[in-house]
Amino acid sequence: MTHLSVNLNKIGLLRNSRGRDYPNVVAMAKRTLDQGAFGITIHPRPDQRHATYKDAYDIKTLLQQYPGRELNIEGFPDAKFLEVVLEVVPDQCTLVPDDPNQLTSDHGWNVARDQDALRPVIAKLRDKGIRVVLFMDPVPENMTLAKSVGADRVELYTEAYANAYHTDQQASVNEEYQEAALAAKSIGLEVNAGHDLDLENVGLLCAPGHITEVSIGHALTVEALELGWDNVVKAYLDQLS
Ligand SMILES: CC(=O)[C@@H](O)[C@H](O)COP(=O)(O)O
Ligand SMILES: NCC(=O)COP(=O)(O)O
Repeated sequence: MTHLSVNLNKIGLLRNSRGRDYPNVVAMAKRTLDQGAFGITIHPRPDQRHATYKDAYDIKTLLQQYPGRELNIEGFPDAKFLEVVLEVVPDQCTLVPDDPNQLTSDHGWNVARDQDALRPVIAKLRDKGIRVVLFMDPVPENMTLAKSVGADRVELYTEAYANAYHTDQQASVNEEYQEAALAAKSIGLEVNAGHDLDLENVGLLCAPGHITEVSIGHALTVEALELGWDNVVKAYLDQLS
């Protein structure tokens, strides 16, 4: 079974759009956990356009009521991000090589180029007991480098998988992701996955059983507009069971 971590960035975006605490991110996190989700993910970007650094502290406090469930904080390891993560101490931190001005995450790490910067950051996070994940393109040959800089897991960047899903490349692209996952697992890395996953495409990716956790936010939020939040969370859990 693959764990579901629900990304609440878009709840934060809706909240920030009116300058009031409505919808309340913590209340939505509670609702999500009460439906059985394994965890909550947020990606506080430097401009805090959606998830804020305060959300990280608040959700960590909430999770104390949910033993066994997890907080995953995603982001680029700049000084403020690391300060917050090292104070909040989430269960997991997913490092993402995003520029502050990017619309969204759109590539994995170039570990060969960035290894000297990544290694001490990963060590500092792991010293606090935080599981460290590197956001990676699905390239089997790059998994050894992720391991070499100290990562516990990789998160496969799944936009290419999602884009191929309704095309005749679906099977071949899925095979590439499964091969990347197996390459990671073969050297002791667990495998997460995320970005543009949705209720339709998540099942095929996770069916072989190589994916430990998916983090899903954008599509889940859109699907909830039609189906309702509780129903969508339960529908993902059904897909992943
Ligand atoms: C790393 C990744 O693919 C997503 O977790 C990311 O959080 C999406 O960010 P936005 O919600 O800002 O598009
Ligand atoms: N790491 C992926 C994530 O947290 C959510 O990505 P998306 O579902 O919003 O594309």
